[in-house]
Amino acid sequence: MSSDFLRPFIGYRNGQLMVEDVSVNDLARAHGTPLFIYAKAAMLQALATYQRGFAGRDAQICYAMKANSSLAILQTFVRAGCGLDIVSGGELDRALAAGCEPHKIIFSGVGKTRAEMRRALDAGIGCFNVESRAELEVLDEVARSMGQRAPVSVRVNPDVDAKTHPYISTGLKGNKFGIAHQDAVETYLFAASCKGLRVVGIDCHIGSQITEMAPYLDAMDRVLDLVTAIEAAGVPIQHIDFGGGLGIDYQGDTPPAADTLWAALLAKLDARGFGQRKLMIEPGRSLVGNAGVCITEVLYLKPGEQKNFLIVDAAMNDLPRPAMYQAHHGIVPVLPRDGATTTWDVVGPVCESGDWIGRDRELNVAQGDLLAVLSAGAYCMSMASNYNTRGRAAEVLVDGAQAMLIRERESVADQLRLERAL
Ligand SMILES: Cc1ncc(COP(=O)(O)O)c(C=O)c1O
Ligand SMILES: N[C@@H](CCCC[NH3+])C(=O)O
Repeated sequence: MSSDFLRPFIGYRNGQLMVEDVSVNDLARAHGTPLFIYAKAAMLQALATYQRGFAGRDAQICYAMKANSSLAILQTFVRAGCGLDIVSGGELDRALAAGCEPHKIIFSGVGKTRAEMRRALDAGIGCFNVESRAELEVLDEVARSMGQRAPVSVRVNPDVDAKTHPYISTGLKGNKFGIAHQDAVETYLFAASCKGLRVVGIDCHIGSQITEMAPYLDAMDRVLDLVTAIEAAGVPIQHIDFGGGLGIDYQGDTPPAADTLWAALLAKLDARGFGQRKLMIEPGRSLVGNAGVCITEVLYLKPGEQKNFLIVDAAMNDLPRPAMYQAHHGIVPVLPRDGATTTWDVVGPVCESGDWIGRDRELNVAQGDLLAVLSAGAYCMSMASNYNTRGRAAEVLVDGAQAMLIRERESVADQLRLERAL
């Protein structure tokens, strides 16, 4: 039996695309398209690379659930020992529904509401990553009104260039995230003076889809400088949360492996005397991105003078990354055909010129064929919308030879349920 891997646990065997030991063609015929399929083993392997990197250290991996917040995906990581990084009250409820222990939940984001703070304090979450002085003031007030002290980290903005797409770069001065480097000590002194707050850590996240080590190493230096300064000012810092951001291979990208990256970062921590400090990280994409594919059916071939279009049944509402960031996702046939290829733009049925999934792709396909959009595990389903009253896709989790439907296809009735006709 020959196998040809495109991504870990996703590849061709005997002329057809398989996710682990399950035929993609069979799943698409059983559940319809568009269909997201995830390889559980690929997620656990990605997690194991981090776990290996932290062996023997006091470290907590909090999966950034914004990358893919489907319940079964969360359960997979929670059962493997992860905490969760959340950014809304909705994500808090999902995290709890997935069985995450509250103390392993950290709450990030620039715009937490009072109601969300109350709910998170009630649940007993591990840490609030606070992003502004105004937010510290409100959290202090909310916690005091509940007779509590909220555990806080301040997210600092190290002003390093993560060298990624401007929309997903977060650690520069011009970004809305975090507190400016030069304001950090003063902000910590303020937090430490608040009766409703308990300073527990420091937090930093410089961006997403980072494929180089240098920005991380620079950011670590900047954060450690701050820890030194904040502690010299009299505020102890128990943990360092270094965020997420590690990239994946979309199109021949070569990010460092998580354990290689952390070997370098831990060497820096050790060299600077912070090796014993508790660590937290918030990886999202690197845990799920390459564990998922989106299967779509070719509806029509539309050859043209300037462009040939392949119109498929998945669209920007299912796979928003190309439209939003000109992102590249690999596109491969589920049952490859022999013969010559043609250059196609793969586009969806939505009424927008921006509704494209891949441009200038070499494919040999016919109407009714199935295509797999690769690297679709992160920031696809979790960013899906109902534009054009399209129901969100179904999702299947594969574990070895077993496949489980983890989300039913959304119906129009589901969409209309909250609306009131005149
Ligand atoms: C605060 C925070 N933590 C973690 C993440 C996860 O990032 P990634 O999916 O790139 O690992 C993000 C998203 O960029 C974020 O904003
Ligand atoms: N949604 C982005 C990543 C955003 C990261 C969230 N802080 C993407 O698809 O690449």
